[in-house]
Amino acid sequence: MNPKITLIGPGAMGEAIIVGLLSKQITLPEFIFASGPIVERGEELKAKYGIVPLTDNVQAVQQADLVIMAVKPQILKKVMRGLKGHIPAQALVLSIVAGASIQTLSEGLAHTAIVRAMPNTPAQIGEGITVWTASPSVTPEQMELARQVLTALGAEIYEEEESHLDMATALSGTGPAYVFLFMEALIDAGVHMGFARKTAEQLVTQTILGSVLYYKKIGIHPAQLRNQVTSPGGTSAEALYYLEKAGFRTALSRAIWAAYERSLELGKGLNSKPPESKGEG
Ligand SMILES: NC(=O)C1=CN([C@@H]2O[C@H](COP(=O)(O)OP(=O)(O)OC[C@H]3O[C@@H](n4cnc5c(N)ncnc54)[C@H](O)[C@@H]3O)[C@@H](O)[C@H]2O)C=CC1
Ligand SMILES: O=C(O)[C@@H]1CCC=N1
Repeated sequence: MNPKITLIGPGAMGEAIIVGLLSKQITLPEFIFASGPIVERGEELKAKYGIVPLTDNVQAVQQADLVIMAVKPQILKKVMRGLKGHIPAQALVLSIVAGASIQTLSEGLAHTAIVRAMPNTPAQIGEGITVWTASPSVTPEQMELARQVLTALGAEIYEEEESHLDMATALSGTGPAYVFLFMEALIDAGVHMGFARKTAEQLVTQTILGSVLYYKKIGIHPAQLRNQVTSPGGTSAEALYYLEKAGFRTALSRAIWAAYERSLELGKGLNSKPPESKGEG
């Protein structure tokens, strides 16, 4: 079918989407229109993937079957003002903008067929996970197109409840940040003990990868797998005692709740709330 796909915001996630579309042959490079203000960025994407770079969002959506919104939440209103009423009636809009609700997108663009999705950065190698939902006017064919596009980024989960999108933003959308911070902290701990950084990186990477693959293969609850590692009076029990004492689980849970609240705030357009105004309760 080779749908015409327009990407508004050809940044990190936008590029991941281009890679997914092309690797799964969802359309041809000459049917992908990437629109953003930086000419050099467009030329870079053209050179790498053969797509069509543009700097005029309105021109970019003229022929589109699918318009993917991938700009930062902070400029979404401005971008929508420019596009309002210009998206062809039969096109599907798929937004990955954190916090932006279907209602905001629908009103801002004067368009009814909207998919709201939340992917994550492992999408760049086709190993992401996306949670998505759709407005009532999205047709079965458009649902199928959205599913195809999102499958090109990795796994996908359709949710009826739009409120689950803000939850997914906090857990899986933002999730790689927690994982990489955890990795960094473990590597630094290895270096602190005296390992060469490269060795510490190798030990930590394979420990995390192996643990995840082991869990996926064996399919029992992580608590049971943790118990397997925790010998009576051993090293794991000692380490876990200190993690629990430091509030490891509560810190994670509070952080993810804060990300969830931030997603809700972004959705309400509360973009410039200073960090010190946030409660720690
Ligand atoms: N980075 C992440 O982990 C994830 C990001 N998202 C969402 O994806 C969206 C994009 O995020 P990133 O790719 O990380 O940001 P980014 O900053 O890499 O990309 C944004 C792009 O928009 C372009 N842009 C700026 N003004 C524009 C305009 N007026 N018209 C068209 N394009 C314009 C920028 O030049 C840039 O290329 C955000 O809304 C974010 O919430 C969703 C899931 C994960
Ligand atoms: O930090 C952010 O706002 C984006 C949305 C999900 C992950 N990163």
